[in-house]
Amino acid sequence: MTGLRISDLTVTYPGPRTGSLGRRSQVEAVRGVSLDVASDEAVALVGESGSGKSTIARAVVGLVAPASGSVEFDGASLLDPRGGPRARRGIAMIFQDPRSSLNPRRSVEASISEAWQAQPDAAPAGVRTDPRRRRDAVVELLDQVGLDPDVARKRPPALSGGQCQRVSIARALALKPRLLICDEAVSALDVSVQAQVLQLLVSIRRTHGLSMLFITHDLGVVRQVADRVAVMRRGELVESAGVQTLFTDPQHDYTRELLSAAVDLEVSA
Ligand SMILES: Nc1ncnc2c1ncn2[C@@H]1O[C@H](COP(=O)(O)OP(=O)(O)OP(=O)(O)O)[C@@H](O)[C@H]1O
Repeated sequence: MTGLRISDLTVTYPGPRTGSLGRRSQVEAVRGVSLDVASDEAVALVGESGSGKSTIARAVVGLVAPASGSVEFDGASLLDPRGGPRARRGIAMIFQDPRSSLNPRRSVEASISEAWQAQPDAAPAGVRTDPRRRRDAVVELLDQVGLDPDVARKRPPALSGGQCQRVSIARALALKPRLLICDEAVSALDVSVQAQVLQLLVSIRRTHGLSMLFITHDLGVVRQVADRVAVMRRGELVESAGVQTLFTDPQHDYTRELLSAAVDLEVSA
């Protein structure tokens, strides 16, 4: 299939030492999860804190090695030590805190263009050798995320949180991904800025024909961006359905709890 296919994924972390021998226990952060994100599809992964959402993303981008299961992208295994890194080139990820994912001492231009040093396949012609072409290509990406050309010269401390997240999105786009993973990509931003950045992601998805995996605890985000929702609880996937179906006819008790907690929050806000 084209797109992302996660099958029966289990990921464990070393836990605290236990017993008189001080053996390390294992924390099963993700247990037997299967999830597809078809090409062009936007899937939201929701669930309470600690339910394993970010661990799934980390396994997809190779930041943690699963204990078992398989992860394929466009039919190629991402877990294969030889082919995996190459197959993963079609995937980019944006994190929660844009400031900590950008180097504060490097200009925006340097941060974006280093993506092309790491992945020459994604580099537009000439950008690695011709400074003017590099600047033009960076400015073009900044334009796509709604930032002015003069941002290229600035460093992250001179930018707002929303601008930094736009830079992170531009840097992700520089890699010409087919799948963008957004791990709580707006939750660290002010509410008004959250809406603008979400809107940007929705429009980028449309213009670039990307598939997206949105990790979020915010069901409001889900409504805005996703076609389908997968609900995680304590490391397991408990329900997966189209957005409309999930909101109107949730099947699992835990999904109903999540939805009613979100309604309570809206009412008390
Ligand atoms: N590096 C690690 N070492 C040990 N345990 C970890 C590590 N990272 C995560 N965990 C544990 O794995 C489980 C799943 O964590 P994970 O971050 O994937 O959940 P999450 O749903 O993304 O939560 P949050 O929304 O708070 O980020 C949690 O019990 C967490 O404490």
